[in-house]
Amino acid sequence: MPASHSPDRATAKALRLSGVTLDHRGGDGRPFRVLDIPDLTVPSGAHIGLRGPSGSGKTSLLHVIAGLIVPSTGTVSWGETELSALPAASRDRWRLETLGFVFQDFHLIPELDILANITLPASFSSWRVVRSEQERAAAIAARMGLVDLRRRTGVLSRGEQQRVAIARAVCRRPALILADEPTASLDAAHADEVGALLVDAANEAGATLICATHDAALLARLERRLDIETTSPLRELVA
Ligand SMILES: Nc1ncnc2c1ncn2[C@@H]1O[C@H](COP(=O)(O)OP(=O)(O)OP(=O)(O)O)[C@@H](O)[C@H]1O
Repeated sequence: MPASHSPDRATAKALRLSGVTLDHRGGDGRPFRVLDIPDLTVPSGAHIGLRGPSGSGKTSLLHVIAGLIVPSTGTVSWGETELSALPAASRDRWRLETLGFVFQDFHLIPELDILANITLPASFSSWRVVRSEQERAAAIAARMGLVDLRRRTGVLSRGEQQRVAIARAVCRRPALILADEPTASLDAAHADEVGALLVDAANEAGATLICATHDAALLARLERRLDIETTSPLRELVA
């Protein structure tokens, strides 16, 4: 079995998208362009707020960066590594070692408890989750206001599930954190706390953080904002 992954070793690198387009097919089978990003560089360790109306392509962009969707054209690079050219298994490994992703619909396993969901990525790279990973998961859960770690996530409220999803994404101190509407299911007080925690977690790890969000308080915590425009059919990311 592989040695236990040491997330402390991951370091943020520059993220570069070049000539990236993404086309989807509409109901009539005809392609339409969702993303058109001639050139975008996100410096290592930057904190970016990604804004745009519903349907403008925010989720699509995060999934392209994560390598969960292969773009129609163009390249996505992390440092010297061209992610979009890697075979699927290598991209999976890169994700495991480098990325924390807060999915819009959380992607939790409802039958597993809070602790098991938070330590799930650790369980993929080691035959058992070591005590230090469990302690870190418990500490981050406590900071998220999640107290009973033995509760199955299937019975949690949406807000609680969202906090578990965020705890899972930041627990291993990934070098890149992508968060899709990470505060959307939270009340204002929790949103503020969790937004601060997300930014703190990125700072502590020196991680690059990209949040798709409409949350003004969270946007205010992020140093730079990117807008996805929808005024023309060809959508461009404007720095
Ligand atoms: N697999 C797919 N097949 C066809 N169209 C898709 C697919 N995935 C996304 N789309 C379309 O691409 C466009 C962008 O979707 P996306 O989810 O990226 O937007 P978004 O800005 O994240 O929206 P929201 O803020 O509502 O979550 C939408 O018109 C959506 O319907």
